[in-house]
Amino acid sequence: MQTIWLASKSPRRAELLQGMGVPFEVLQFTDAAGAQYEVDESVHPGEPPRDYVRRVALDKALHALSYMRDRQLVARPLLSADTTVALGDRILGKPADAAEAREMLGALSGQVHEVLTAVVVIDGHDIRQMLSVSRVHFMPLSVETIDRYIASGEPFDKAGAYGIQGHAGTFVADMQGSFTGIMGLPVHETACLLEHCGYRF
Ligand SMILES: Cc1cn([C@H]2C[C@H](O)[C@@H](COP(=O)(O)OP(=O)(O)OP(=O)(O)O)O2)c(=O)[nH]c1=O
Repeated sequence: MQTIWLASKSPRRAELLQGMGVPFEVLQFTDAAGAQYEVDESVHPGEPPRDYVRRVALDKALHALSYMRDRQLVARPLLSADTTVALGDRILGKPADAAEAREMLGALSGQVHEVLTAVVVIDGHDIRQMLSVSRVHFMPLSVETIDRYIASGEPFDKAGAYGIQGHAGTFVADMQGSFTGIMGLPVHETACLLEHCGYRF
């Protein structure tokens, strides 16, 4: 199998791709190169969550592609993704600090939300995208539970201030959709996209 570029610094995405048996190399286009390759992750006024997550995933892929070409790196299929939590029309990204994490977890407490992960694969001139949508129902969370969870440090690099694969799995009363999508890389959709590049699963 041909090695692909994984345009993501997320350790969960690398882990999930490894589990699929896809050989990959991480393309660190954001840290290394400065403003030229920076992705606009701000939410545009009135932008619906599904449009937002698709735009950001595509932007990551296009910036990574420019980086790959500018640095004359070996041309390979390239994969990027973006995950966001949507509570109604409200988009919850990564919390900047404990106060924001507390506010987000308080808003998710006892409610149903959606976790959206868009995946993009670019192979030569071919650009394909899929969107994974999951519904997650949180049990009501007490202030003490939220504070203990924040003190664990787990919320900080994660959309919606939680990781279903960690302690926050205990908050999930019910869920429909893709567990791996919630973690950041829906493996079924990813396999469908990579099959167009000749991979077989
Ligand atoms: C909801 C949820 C999110 N997450 C993570 C997945 C993503 O890594 C992160 C959302 O941030 P993203 O902006 O999608 O990704 P990232 O910044 O970590 O990595 P990159 O842009 O380089 O690809 O939240 C979990 O790990 N578990 C969960 O249950």
